[in-house]
Amino acid sequence: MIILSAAQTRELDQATIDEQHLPPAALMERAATAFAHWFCGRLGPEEAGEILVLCGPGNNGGDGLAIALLLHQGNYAVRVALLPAGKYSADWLHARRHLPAAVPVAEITEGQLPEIPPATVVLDALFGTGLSRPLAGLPAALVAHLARAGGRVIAVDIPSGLFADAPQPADSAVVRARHTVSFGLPKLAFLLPQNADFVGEWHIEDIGLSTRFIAGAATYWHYTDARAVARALPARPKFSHKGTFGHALLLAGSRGKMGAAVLAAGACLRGGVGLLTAQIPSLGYDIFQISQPEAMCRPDPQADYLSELPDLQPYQAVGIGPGLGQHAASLAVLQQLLREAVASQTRPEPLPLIIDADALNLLGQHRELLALLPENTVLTPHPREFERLTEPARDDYHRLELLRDFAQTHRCLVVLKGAYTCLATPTGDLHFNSTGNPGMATGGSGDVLTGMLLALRAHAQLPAFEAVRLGVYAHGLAGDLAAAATGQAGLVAGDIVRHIGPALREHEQNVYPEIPFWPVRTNRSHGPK
Ligand SMILES: NC(=O)C1=CN([C@@H]2O[C@H](COP(=O)(O)OP(=O)(O)OC[C@H]3O[C@@H](n4cnc5c(N)ncnc54)[C@H](OP(=O)(O)O)[C@@H]3O)[C@@H](O)[C@H]2O)[C@@H](O)CC1
Ligand SMILES: Nc1ncnc2c1ncn2[C@@H]1O[C@H](COP(=O)(O)OP(=O)(O)O)[C@@H](O)[C@H]1O
Ligand SMILES: [K+]
Repeated sequence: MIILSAAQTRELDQATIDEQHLPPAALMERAATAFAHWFCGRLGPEEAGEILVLCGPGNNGGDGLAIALLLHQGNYAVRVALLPAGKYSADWLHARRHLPAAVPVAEITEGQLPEIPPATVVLDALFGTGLSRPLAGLPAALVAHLARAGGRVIAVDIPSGLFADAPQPADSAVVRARHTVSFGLPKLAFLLPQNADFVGEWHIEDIGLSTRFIAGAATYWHYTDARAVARALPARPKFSHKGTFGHALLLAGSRGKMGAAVLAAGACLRGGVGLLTAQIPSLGYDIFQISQPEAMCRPDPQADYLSELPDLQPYQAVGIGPGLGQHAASLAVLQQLLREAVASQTRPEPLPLIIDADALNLLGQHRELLALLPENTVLTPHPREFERLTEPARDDYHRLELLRDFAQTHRCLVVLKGAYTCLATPTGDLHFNSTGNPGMATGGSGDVLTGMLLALRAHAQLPAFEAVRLGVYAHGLAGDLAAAATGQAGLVAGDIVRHIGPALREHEQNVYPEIPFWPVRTNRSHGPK
């Protein structure tokens, strides 16, 4: 899926109307029908009680009026409050004409804000993607009134006052919705933590927008859903052997943080790697060998931290960072790794690297090393680690700019972790992930991701971007499967590891395409007599 700007959304609207030869207001009616379908499926007339629809002067308000009509026809008790304006959109006027007199309509004024008893269901159809400036005056007073009233707010398309694709001033008025029901494609604003209190849970309803326009639209915002990674994992050929799926090297662990190495190793094994060797501080040798018998282990000469880089020749990918610590000797290991991973006569492509956790912090302290990053190196920072590599971000939108710029400048793949983990590519694309849940906000979840990415980068048949996009998606999916089994509160990182297999299985290619074994007879006369 892609994400469009507010301006592109308007173009998409128009392209759909032109391409499908739609009569006036047809798209608005589709949007209203989709919204009503979503709403009525969740809340019956009894449970809903009296519904207040707040309508602005544009097509968002038109949606609100058309929704009011549908809910009235469905026996819901609906009343409408209109925000007065100098001009109304054509679709608004159409919907207003069709609203029966039986639906009470009041005009909002400063002195007469609508009455909103607590727990009233309020549909916010004041402003949508046509918002041209922050709310002020009467609309802002109405939003404040709504917040005080404590209604159950559901936003139509987008909470009013929120820009679809850009930040609004810190103290500007924005509706706080429990649910946002949007049309066609997700909006960038939905994916950013700073907007969580406005957007609530969001839902996308299909309204048959032009697929041709969407396919050709120029945007660098993408949303990784199940379709984007369907069949992304190549089937394992019948005569494959452990060498076929790569030999990965994990550099991880320090005193007190051996668990990070154990989790990353477990995730790498479950991620389908052929062979895994872990170089760990020698104090962790027994712990590691006992907990990960499938992996090989090279104890470092140092007991408490890593101090030595093994010969890289046998390996197809290297992961460094989980539980590493920031000892000077480990910094030297990282430096040597970056120097040796570059393409050479014996290795035409740079060695795939995954850099995480303390290895990122070391890079942040020695930014001169960024110039050594081999092309397509994968960095997996959480927001604080990312800012140590760049600069503090003013807000979530600025952080995305920094992220995009960083990935392009250093020609690497940056996985900015969070609720909608964002993968930035050297081409300047940003791919937001759709899987995962707050149960994964628990120590060690990131180490699991590093292990999975290590396995997928060691896989010879997966190009760098596809491997990382699949890894991020499947990591979230494994977290979702784990949460379904244990609940979110009880979820620990090891549960994610245990669900990697089922998560990847959903995206494995079929070994044999699904075709019948024998020709299907279409002409009965050729069949047996
Ligand atoms: N593509 C789709 O998926 C579909 C989209 N549809 C729906 O259309 C919606 C977009 O409609 P829209 O373009 O008419 O804009 P909308 O947000 O209603 O408001 C514009 C009006 O508000 C005004 N205004 C703006 N800011 C203001 C402010 N701060 N304070 C005061 N006034 C302000 C602005 O005035 P102006 O900026 O000209 O001064 C103008 O009059 C979209 O969100 C969805 O619900 C569906 O019907 C069909 C499928
Ligand atoms: N609220 C959330 N929703 C979805 N995924 C989450 C959420 N919180 C954390 N995660 C995921 O869990 C992982 C946490 O990584 P990280 O912060 O590095 O943890 P740790 O350092 O403890 O291993 C990331 O992949 C992140 O995307
Ligand atoms: K709205």
